[in-house]
Amino acid sequence: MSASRIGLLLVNLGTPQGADYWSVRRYLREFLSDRRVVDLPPVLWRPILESFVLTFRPRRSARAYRSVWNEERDEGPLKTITRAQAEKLGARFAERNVIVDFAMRYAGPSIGEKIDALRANGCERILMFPLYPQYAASTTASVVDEAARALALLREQPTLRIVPPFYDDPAYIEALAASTRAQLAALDFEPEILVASFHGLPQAQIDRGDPYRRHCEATLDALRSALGMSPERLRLAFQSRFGRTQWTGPYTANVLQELAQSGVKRVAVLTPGFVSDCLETLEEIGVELRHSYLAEGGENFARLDCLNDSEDGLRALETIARRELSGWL
Ligand SMILES: C=CC1=C(C)c2cc3[nH]c(cc4nc(cc5[nH]c(cc1n2)c(C)c5CCC(=O)O)C(CCC(=O)O)=C4C)c(C)c3C=C
Ligand SMILES: [Fe+2]
Ligand SMILES: [Fe+2]
Repeated sequence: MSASRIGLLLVNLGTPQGADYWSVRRYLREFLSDRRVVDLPPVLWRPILESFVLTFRPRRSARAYRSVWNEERDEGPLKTITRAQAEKLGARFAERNVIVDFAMRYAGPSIGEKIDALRANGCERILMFPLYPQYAASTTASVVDEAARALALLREQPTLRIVPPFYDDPAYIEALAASTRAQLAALDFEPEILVASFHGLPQAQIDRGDPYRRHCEATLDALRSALGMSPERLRLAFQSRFGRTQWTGPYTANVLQELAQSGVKRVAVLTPGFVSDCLETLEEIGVELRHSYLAEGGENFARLDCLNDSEDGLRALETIARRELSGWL
């Protein structure tokens, strides 16, 4: 249609620049100062964040990051995987006028700098692709807010489109089902129960109308149908609770504990709320929860990978992106 270029910008959460105390602290300060994430009045939250959270949390998180850090590239796995997804997605566009890149909401590379770079490369249109299948104000809306802040600085703005949540998109569900089937077939044991563990959200945000939980349930319903599994066999759970308030449940740690205590010996955990493996999947599930489940009497524990830069995953991302590019290519 137009001779100008099109930018396709994958956006993920972001990860600290280093796995040391100060890098993690800087990252957590930026992340947890986002009012989309912690929506308490700043007069209440600031003092707690500065005095309590940023004193103790970075030490614990830095230790967790070190256990999964990509030493070769000196970066978090989320960044390595998101970059690989952008590179492989770029290779799938034979159209020479499409440029694929990635940005991170926190700790960089920032959405603003990537929008500037795409414009400098001649992109008058940008399709932004938040890599969150389920919408949450704390993730999806925060990405959109940040893009709007970047555009607010420009006289000549690019035209912006945003990929909608894809929690029940057949392309996403088919990829998840294929990837789950293949990974289960490769295990040396057969899990009695599978747990689908999504990142949690404070219950108060859901009560105020965030559709996140509904989206997670829809993903899981569709995945159960695709795999022919019952709600008993493929369970819903939420991980990564943060702080002392009530988060939406059941908590993954409790579900696994109850399974172990009721004599279930073999489980697999999948994470269909993440498109790219990260601290929460690799460390919290792959290290912490594996350890507790085995300590509580479980015998076999498998963590299934996210779609990452797999063929199944890239096909889904391409299908979803191409649909949103219609009329632009
Ligand atoms: C997948 C969707 C995510 C939602 C929804 C989400 C909400 C949310 N998260 C926190 C607090 C933390 N999350 C942290 C890490 C983290 N969170 C997501 C995704 C979602 N978060 C990802 C992909 C990651 C991993 C980042 C990485 O570097 O690999 C962390 C930092 C790590 C730690 O200290 O545990 C915090 C803190 C809140 C409060 C929230 C909703 C209100
Ligand atoms: Fe999070
Ligand atoms: Fe966590």
